Amino acid sequence: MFAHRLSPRLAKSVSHARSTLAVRASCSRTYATTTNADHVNIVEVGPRDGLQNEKSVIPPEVKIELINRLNRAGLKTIEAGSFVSPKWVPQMAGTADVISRMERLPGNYYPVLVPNLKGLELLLDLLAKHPPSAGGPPPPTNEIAVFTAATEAFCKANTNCSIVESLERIHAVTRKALDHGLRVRGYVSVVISCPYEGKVSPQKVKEVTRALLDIGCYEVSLGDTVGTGTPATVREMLETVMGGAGTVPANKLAGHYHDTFGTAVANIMTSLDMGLRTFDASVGGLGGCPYSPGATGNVATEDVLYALKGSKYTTDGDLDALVDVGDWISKKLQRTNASRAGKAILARREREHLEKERENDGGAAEVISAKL
Ligand SMILES: CC(C)(COP(=O)([O-])OP(=O)([O-])OC[C@H]1O[C@@H](n2cnc3c(N)ncnc32)[C@H](O)[C@@H]1OP(=O)([O-])[O-])[C@@H](O)C(=O)NCCC(=O)NCCSC(=O)C[C@@](C)(O)CC(=O)[O-]
Repeated sequence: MFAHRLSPRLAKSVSHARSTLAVRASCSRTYATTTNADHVNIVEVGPRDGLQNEKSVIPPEVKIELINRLNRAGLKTIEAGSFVSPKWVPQMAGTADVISRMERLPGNYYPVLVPNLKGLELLLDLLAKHPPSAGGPPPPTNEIAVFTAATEAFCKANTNCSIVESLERIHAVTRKALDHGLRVRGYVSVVISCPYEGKVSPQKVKEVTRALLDIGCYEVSLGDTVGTGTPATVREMLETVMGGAGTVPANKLAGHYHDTFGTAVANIMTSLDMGLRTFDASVGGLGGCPYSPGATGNVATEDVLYALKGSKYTTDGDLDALVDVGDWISKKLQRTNASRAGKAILARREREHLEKERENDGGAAEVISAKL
């Protein structure tokens, strides 16, 4: 357990949280998770993780259109933005506007990142302006995501505090969010390697994950922020997190794998073998991390869906529709589409289109020569 290493005050409050929040914390996905053991839940993080690192200011209309298109492509959970300090991540400054105006489908989840009580208070003020009404649209969000890291250096770079301090903040935020009926998801960054500290101890990942669950997160997403993970290192990390004393069950974990070295899909396959059924992904492979120089975006949503085609697994989302969304947002941001499956499917469509045109031209030429 992580709790015994925490300050006595936090250890006490974590243990209190565990008993008082147990019932609420056990609330599982009611929509995205089905009872089908072979259903894979996709948490689309493109509008947040994907866009937060873009240098040029992205107009709210583009962010809203992206989320609306992802909704229409059949995704059930779409991370819509962050209530973080605009001084730290300027790109996410307009999240309140975005989530107020985006299309919100009943039963879907639209998590937003919240680092501290200030962020939560801003979010609660917004929610107070959109009281639920019978027959009206769902509120701007129904879930927050809290985040910490498995190394001190990354935690400091990302949130300007130590891991224990971040857990204290998260504890306060989670208690208040649950009191307001919001679900709380947790993230642990740098679960394989850290840009500042190198190889990360799987035991440390387990301790932080356990602490987030004890505080009241319904699920913890394990971030290979740098994207150096391989099936072997991901397996080693998951075996530690899911084994021994204080074991964390697979249904409380999600994989959040960046694709810097092209191993993210392989890492997902390994995690599926080990029982995980929820993965974060980013349409068009959008993204990077402001505090992990050189890391590329998350695994592309299209690549995950393509890899699972024809397998025993079912997923949310329509592959062809997501290929269109990936193409659209890549063009809008004037960036290369980082989805291999997306690019291949677009190229195949182009070939088929050209062949059809040639057939039509050939047919027309035959008609003309027959008339002559
Ligand atoms: C945690 C802090 C705020 C500490 O930052 P700090 O500078 O220590 O905070 P502070 O309390 O001293 O406040 C500084 C200023 O920010 C304001 N402020 C303070 N909080 C907020 C807030 N919530 N919303 C709006 N404004 C805020 C605050 O009011 C003040 O404004 P001033 O008085 O100077 O005008 C900062 O470090 C921060 O915002 N960090 C977030 C960084 C971030 O968003 N990183 C990316 C997301 S995590 C990620 O991508 C990894 C993940 C999840 O995808 C998984 C993976 O791949 O690893």
